[in-house]
Amino acid sequence: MRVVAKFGGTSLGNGDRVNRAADSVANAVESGHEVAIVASAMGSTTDFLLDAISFDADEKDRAEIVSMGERTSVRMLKAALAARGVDALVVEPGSAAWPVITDARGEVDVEETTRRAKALADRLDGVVPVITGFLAQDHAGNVTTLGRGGSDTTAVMLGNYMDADEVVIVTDVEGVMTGDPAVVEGARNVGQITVDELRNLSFRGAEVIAPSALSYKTENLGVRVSHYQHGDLLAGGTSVEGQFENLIDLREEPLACLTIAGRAIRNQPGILARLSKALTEADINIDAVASGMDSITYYVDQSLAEQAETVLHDEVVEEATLSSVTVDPAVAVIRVTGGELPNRPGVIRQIVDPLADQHITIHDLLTSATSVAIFVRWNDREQALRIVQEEFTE
Ligand SMILES: Nc1ncnc2c1ncn2[C@@H]1O[C@H](COP(=O)(O)OP(=O)(O)O)[C@@H](O)[C@H]1O
Ligand SMILES: N[C@@H](CC(=O)OP(=O)(O)O)C(=O)O
Repeated sequence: MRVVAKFGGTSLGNGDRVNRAADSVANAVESGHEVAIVASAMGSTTDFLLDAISFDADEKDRAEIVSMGERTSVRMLKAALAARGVDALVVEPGSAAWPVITDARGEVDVEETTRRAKALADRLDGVVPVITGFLAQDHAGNVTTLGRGGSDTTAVMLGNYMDADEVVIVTDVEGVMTGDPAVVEGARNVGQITVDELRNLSFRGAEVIAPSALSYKTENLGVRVSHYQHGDLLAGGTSVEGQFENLIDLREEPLACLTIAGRAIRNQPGILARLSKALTEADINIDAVASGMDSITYYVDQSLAEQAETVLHDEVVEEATLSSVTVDPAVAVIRVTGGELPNRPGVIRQIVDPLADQHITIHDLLTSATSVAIFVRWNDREQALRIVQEEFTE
């Protein structure tokens, strides 16, 4: 089996942990597996280095300084492996075998990185490359980075480009847990989780895998999160299932938009819960909801519009804060899901500008952790879909 093992800062936090990491790699090599290591900076070294830059430093100098964290880790691991008789090779920016190249925009040059990663994969027989995570190199040879938490991206990306069977993210928790074990008591390992579920979690703060890493997950590439104390690289933890997909989806049936107006609704606890409960009890599914200071808007299937209006009207009559409900029928929704969309600067403009150029009115626009939902008039849906597809299909 071909495995990319990523050791996070937590799993390399001290000498004892470096020894454990080296033991687990040595065991896997001993069992006949091909292993490539991706290493983060030990413990909180990256934070320490960044905090110490208390002066004006340009991007180039900052990247050089911060790279020392990962450059130290790979040397530690390489030496610890050598002590166990494992032939290891430090791979860092500047090395002949260095794989991760960024382009002029600072994004991964997929073609060049794939080519180099495949060349590195060809050398795995008998030697363990110990690769600095998080770091990259531009075409001029300067050190660049993939952004905070970027070692996960290095690992899953290289796992993908090196045709690995599995990427193991070694960290200080048993896997992806039901909640952050550092905060909640009784958190337990979820065992399995889909890429979609995990990307919703990771975009909203669960640090266990950086969200940008997940876009490199394919169906055939196993990704597992495991505790450094486990010892066995090839078992345990949480497995991440499925593959990452960018989806552009037009809802097949029209929606109705129900708006409830009132006074300072946002400052009134329980109104949203009350209205949503009334719809739920009437078995009306809520497709989307948007709330503002003086209004709440529900999108429901158009076939249920009259029923929903009656239900909401009953609540309006009973609740003094609310004044009226109105229905706007024949709304279409197009959802763009995937990657770091809502976090990408300019993404809303990329949607709004071409629609405005074609005089398509945007009824509403809702963003969530990983998707953007665009509501337009039902009659505009085909044209709007074509425009959005053109924008987001490479
Ligand atoms: N749902 C969750 N499951 C597991 N860990 C979580 C979750 N949410 C947050 N975490 C936190 O993520 C941390 C691991 O991420 P991180 O500190 O980035 O590790 P590493 O240095 O190994 O990359 C854990 O120590 C844990 O506190
Ligand atoms: N050392 C880098 C990259 C990284 O991914 O770290 P970790 O795997 O410890 O989250 C950082 O702190 O951002």
